[in-house]
Amino acid sequence: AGAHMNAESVSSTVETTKPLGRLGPLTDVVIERIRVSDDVAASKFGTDSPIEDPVREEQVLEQVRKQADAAGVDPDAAVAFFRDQIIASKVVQKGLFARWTAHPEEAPTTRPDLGQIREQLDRLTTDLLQELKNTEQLRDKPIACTAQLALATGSGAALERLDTLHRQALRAATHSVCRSQ
Ligand SMILES: O=C(O)C(=O)C[C@]1(C(=O)O)C=C[C@@H](O)C=C1
Repeated sequence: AGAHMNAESVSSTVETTKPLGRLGPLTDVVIERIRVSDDVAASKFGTDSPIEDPVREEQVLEQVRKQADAAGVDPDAAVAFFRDQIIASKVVQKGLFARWTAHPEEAPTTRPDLGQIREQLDRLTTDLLQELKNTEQLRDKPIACTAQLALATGSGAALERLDTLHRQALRAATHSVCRSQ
């Protein structure tokens, strides 16, 4: 079928395709969480709320530890992975604050509700823990994991058309995916 597709159907196929390979589903949710960071930034920009909220971070990580334990995922590894997700979120938020300060015309014109966004982040926590569980065996194999991670992040960044800032966040977010990397 591929040989008979015109340029338009090729590009619409590519646009609806998910990140490739065995770490594709995990990378897909990681990118979704990175995208939600744009909304977090929009909820805080121009307010007194700081990018960094240590109390919320501890709540997120405590929830991760509990849910990981219950799901049979190594809690220390899960917490390490989520520390990276939080770092990635702050990379995006700081980058967007700088962009919106330098180019006010690019700043968001509506301010989403942080409480609702955090509920969304809590749902993504559950999805990410499920993907950590699903990929446990692969993530213990350094060579296979590293190859699959490159495939998933490379294809994911391209398919999702991530800019430099969001690619930087994706690198931070996937730093400890391969456990013995
Ligand atoms: O909930 C927030 O306020 C966020 O900015 C999100 C987030 C996270 O990634 O979970 C990131 C940075 C904050 O320090 C706390 C939590």
